[in-house]
Amino acid sequence: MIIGVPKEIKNHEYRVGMVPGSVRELINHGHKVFVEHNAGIGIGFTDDDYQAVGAEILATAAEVFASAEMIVKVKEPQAVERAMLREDQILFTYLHLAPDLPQTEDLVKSKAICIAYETVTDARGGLPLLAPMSEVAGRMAIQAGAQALEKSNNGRGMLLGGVPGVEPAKVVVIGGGMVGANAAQIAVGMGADVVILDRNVDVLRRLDAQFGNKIKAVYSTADALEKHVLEADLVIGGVLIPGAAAPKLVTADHIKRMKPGSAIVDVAIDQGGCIATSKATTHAEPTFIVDDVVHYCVANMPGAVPLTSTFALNNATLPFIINLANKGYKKALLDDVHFRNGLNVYKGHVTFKEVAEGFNMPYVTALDALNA
Ligand SMILES: NC(=O)C1=CN([C@@H]2O[C@H](COP(=O)(O)OP(=O)(O)OC[C@H]3O[C@@H](n4cnc5c(N)ncnc54)[C@H](O)[C@@H]3O)[C@@H](O)[C@H]2O)C=CC1
Ligand SMILES: CC(=O)C(=O)O
Ligand SMILES: [Mg+2]
Repeated sequence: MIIGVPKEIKNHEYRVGMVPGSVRELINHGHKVFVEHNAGIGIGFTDDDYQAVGAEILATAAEVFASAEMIVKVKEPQAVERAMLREDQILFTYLHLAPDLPQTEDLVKSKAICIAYETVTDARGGLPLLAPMSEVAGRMAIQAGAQALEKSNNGRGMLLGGVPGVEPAKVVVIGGGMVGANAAQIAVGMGADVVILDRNVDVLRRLDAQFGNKIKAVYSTADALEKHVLEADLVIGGVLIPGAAAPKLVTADHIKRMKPGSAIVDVAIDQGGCIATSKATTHAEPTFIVDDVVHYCVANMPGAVPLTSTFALNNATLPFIINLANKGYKKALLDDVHFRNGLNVYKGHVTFKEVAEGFNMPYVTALDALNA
C-alpha cells in the first residue's frame, strides 16, 4: 500500500503521523511511504532522516494526498486538507466529529474511508489510541491550570501546593478516566488538595486503589458536582462519552458563582467541552475569561509537547497502521470489532451512531456499510 504522511497544519501543531522508526517498519512490510517535506521538523526529524529509512519526500501536501492510498495524520483534517481527500482513500487520524458539523459534512462528501483514533476500542473497555494523548493532556492540564492561577494571567495568585502554613489549592477533576487520573497524579505530586468526580463506581474504586487517601474519589451527582466546583480553585474537565458530544456538567451559573480568579482547564473541549462557557482555543491564545474565571480550552494540548506526544501516539497507532496496510481496510476492520469501532465515515455514510444522531444524519452500522 502507498501511505502518505502530510505535515500537520493546525495552530502550533508540531506532532507528525509517523516517526522515521514507524516508516521503517512499514517499508519492511513491503509498503511505500510518501512524507511531506519537513513533516517531522517540529520534533527534529529532517527529510534526510525519513529518506534514510526508505521514505520518499514530496514537496507539498497536495502531492501526498494525490498519491497515497492511506493518509496517516494526527489532528482532524482542516478544511484545505478535506478538499484534497479522494473517494476510497483511507484517512486514519483523530477526527472528533461530534462537535464538528462542517468536518462531518466534508468527510461524507469526500466518500473517503475515515477511521478515528479516538473511537477505536479494546477488549478491556479502553480507548487504546486516545489513551496516550489523554495521559499527556491530563498531566499537562495541571501545568496549564497552575499557570492560569498566576496573577499575571488573571488568576487568584495561588500556588497549587501552598507552602508550610498556607493552604494548598483545591483541584476538582471531573471524570476519573485517563485524563482525570493523570491530572490527579500530577496535582497530588504538587501537593494540591484533590477531589475526583466520576459516575462510574468501578472508576472510583480504581482511583481509590491508586491514590488511597491522597485524593477524595466522589460519586458525581449534580449536588456533589456543584458543591466541589464552587469550592474549587482549579477545575479540570475530563469526562467522555466515547464519540459523543461531551455533557455540559458545569453550567454558566456555576461559573458565575465560582471564586474570582479561579481557573478551569476543559480538556474535553475536543468533544465540545463539559463546561457551558468553554470554547475551543489555540496554543497561540490559550485562555479567555468569563465571569472572572480563567478558561483554558486548547483542543490539541499534546501538540505543545510534540516530542513526547508523537512517540507516545506512534507506539499505539503503529500496529493498527501496519494492520490496515497489510490486510487492506476491509479485512482489517471486518476481522476486529474494536478496530471497526473507529470507522466514523465510510464512502459517504456516517457509521458512528452518536455522530449521526447528533446531526440528524442517516446512520449505517460500520458492519453493514463494509458488507454492502
Ligand atoms: N484537549 C486535548 O488536547 C485532549 C483532549 N482529550 C479529551 O479528554 C476527554 C477525556 O478523555 P479520557 O480521559 O481518555 O476518557 P476516559 O473514557 O478514559 O474517561 C472519561 C471518564 O468520564 C467519566 N464520565 C462520563 N460521563 C460522566 C459524567 N456525567 N459525570 C462524571 N464522569 C463522567 C467516565 O466514567 C470516564 O471515567 C476526551 O474528550 C478526550 O478526547 C484527550 C487528549 C487530548
Ligand atoms: C486527542 C487529541 O485531541 C489530541 O491529541 O490532540
Ligand atoms: Mg464568579
